[in-house]
Amino acid sequence: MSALAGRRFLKMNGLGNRIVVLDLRGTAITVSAQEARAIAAHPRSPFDQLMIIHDPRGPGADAFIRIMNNDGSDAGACGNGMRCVAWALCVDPPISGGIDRDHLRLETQAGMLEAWMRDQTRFTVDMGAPRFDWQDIPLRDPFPDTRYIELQAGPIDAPVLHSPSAVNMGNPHAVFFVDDLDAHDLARFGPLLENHPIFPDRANISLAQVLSPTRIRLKVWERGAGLTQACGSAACAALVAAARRKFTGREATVSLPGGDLDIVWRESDSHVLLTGPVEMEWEDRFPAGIFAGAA
Ligand SMILES: N[C@H](CCC[C@H](N)C(=O)O)C(=O)O
Repeated sequence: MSALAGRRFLKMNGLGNRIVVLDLRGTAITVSAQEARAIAAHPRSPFDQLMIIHDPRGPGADAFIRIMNNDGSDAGACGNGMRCVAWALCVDPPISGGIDRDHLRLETQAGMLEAWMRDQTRFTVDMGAPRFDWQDIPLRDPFPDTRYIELQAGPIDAPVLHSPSAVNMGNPHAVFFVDDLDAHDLARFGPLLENHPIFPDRANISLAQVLSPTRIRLKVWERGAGLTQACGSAACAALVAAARRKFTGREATVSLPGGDLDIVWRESDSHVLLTGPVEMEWEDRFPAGIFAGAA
């Protein structure tokens, strides 16, 4: 019997990016890849990312947050999921303990993040500083300037889909800049590029159309989750990549299929701040049956 059977979870979303929040503080329970896939497959708990709240591992943190994709893989960053975790820790009585919070320090495998409540459904997450060295993305081959890496989407799209920018936001991103977002079938070449050998850890694949110096349209094929309605870390990567190519300034609204995120790439410390909404949909408990057969 899985230790997760009967555990309470929250079904949330960040601009339609499907999130399940699970509080495992005070326990030694860990979630296996198979259990994560079983949760994602169940109609009451479908997710793009599972956000697991664990006891803090170091001083000064409110919690350690583990991020899992619905293929069972771990991720180092999830902007939409972090906003949902912040809502749970600030607002959801069983998780917040009824303490009214508006500022959190959250550890992830990629480092310490901070989050602030703007209002009951809107949060800001400091996603930390982007990294650009080819070894930090990571890339298999050395590229001195990761604003342009030699990669094309495939024989059909090659004439316009090539030379993306690579950015690490705690997780790996490749951002292709295009003139017309709707002219490309991301569902077709997204999985090919996600798993391209140039990305030893795979990558999140984005198409970005710059509408103005302060507005970007974005579609994302997420590593370990596929096409999603929104991807917070990709929105951060797209703004940073656009600013590095001088397409935009250091602040923009990023419009995803699920809605808009406000992104600021702060000059003082190079941190990227992501602000957007969260939605709490329902809570439930995991039925024991969904873990039958999951290790
Ligand atoms: N699929 C991503 C993690 C979730 C990113 C996205 N949902 C976000 O809001 O940042 C990865 O494996 O790096």
